Amino acid sequence: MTVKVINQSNNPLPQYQTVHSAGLDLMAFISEPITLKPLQRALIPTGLYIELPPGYEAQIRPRSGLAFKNGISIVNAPGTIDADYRGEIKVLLVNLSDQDFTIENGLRIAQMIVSKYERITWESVSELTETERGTGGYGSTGVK
Ligand SMILES: O=c1ccn([C@H]2C[C@H](O)[C@@H](COP(=O)(O)OP(=O)(O)OP(=O)(O)O)O2)c(=O)[nH]1
Ligand SMILES: [Mg+2]
Repeated sequence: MTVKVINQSNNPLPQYQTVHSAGLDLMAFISEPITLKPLQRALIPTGLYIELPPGYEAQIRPRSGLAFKNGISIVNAPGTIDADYRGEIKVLLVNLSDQDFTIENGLRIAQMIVSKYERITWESVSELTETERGTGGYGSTGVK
């Protein structure tokens, strides 16, 4: 599937890093480095504008390497890019470590996964079909 994209950044288009990678790595598009103090968050621009076909969304997810090594995550993970959104893709990073973290232009800050979604219509009813699970949840099946 091809997706229309406008790249207003000075970085290359996001790429899949291996043949079967699900995510395209998104790069920060910033004129000056941004330093996140512990627990600080910032909306980081990418310079990218996309046009997803109806029925598709894009999810903005953290990168595990940045998360493990530097405590960098995404506040609203996974972020949702709607098919009708025409604005710039931005990434809401947060520094969950106890040390400053500096983001430079071109740093791969997140990954974007394009997925199909369903839209529903409601059927209002007074009872739901019975199941073995019923209302059990939150550990109802035990730990081991
Ligand atoms: O990480 C994100 C999340 C969202 N968006 C853009 C694309 C998305 O289509 C739009 C709205 O996102 P969302 O629905 O999550 O935010 P909202 O707070 O509900 O805003 P709105 O009232 O505009 O829907 O913002 C991003 O660029 N990055
Ligand atoms: Mg919304």
